[in-house]
Amino acid sequence: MIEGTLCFVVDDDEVLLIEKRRGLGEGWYNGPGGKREDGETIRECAVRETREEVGIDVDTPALSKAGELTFRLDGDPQIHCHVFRTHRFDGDPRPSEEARPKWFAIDEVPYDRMWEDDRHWLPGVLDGRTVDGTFHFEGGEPLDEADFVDYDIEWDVSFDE
Ligand SMILES: COc1nc(N)nc2c1ncn2[C@H]1C[C@H](O)[C@@H](COP(=O)(O)OP(=O)(O)OP(=O)(O)O)O1
Repeated sequence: MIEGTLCFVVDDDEVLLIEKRRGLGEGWYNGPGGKREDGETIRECAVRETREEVGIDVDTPALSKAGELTFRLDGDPQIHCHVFRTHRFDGDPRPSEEARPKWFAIDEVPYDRMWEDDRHWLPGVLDGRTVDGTFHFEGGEPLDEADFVDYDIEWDVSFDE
């Protein structure tokens, strides 16, 4: 299965999101992140994707593992996503070909412009909790045109990395 990351950078009461400019989830907000490349750890993937997409450096040891999410399409696992949260970063976010960054107040996250699964797990993650979830989509590829149908979530889990 493909492995990927999402990295939520929190500064006081705001979170940095990206508006995806191409590919999976184009036009929707998400955290910076993407697919793991051969030879890199999942943390290295989170750091690289955040730097590539919004031009800031997150501190690897300060990344807090906040979740593992499995997205399934028509019963088949598509992507296993490792979610990180951090308060420590260097630089000012800037747009890239892939992403347009924007800070949102944590109580104004635009869930109506995000993947439908996000409203079920992101509020808890932004509240400091950990989550292990599986999210079921149906309707064939591409994933971002399929229907979100169901989910299972376990909260306050611990992860062996
Ligand atoms: C299905 O529901 C999803 N919800 C959320 N919140 N995020 C998702 C969902 N499905 C995929 N994602 C995220 C998590 C992954 O890390 C990224 C993958 O994005 P992408 O395919 O664009 O990965 P990149 O490596 O950045 O893409 P390129 O190959 O274009 O560089 O999507």
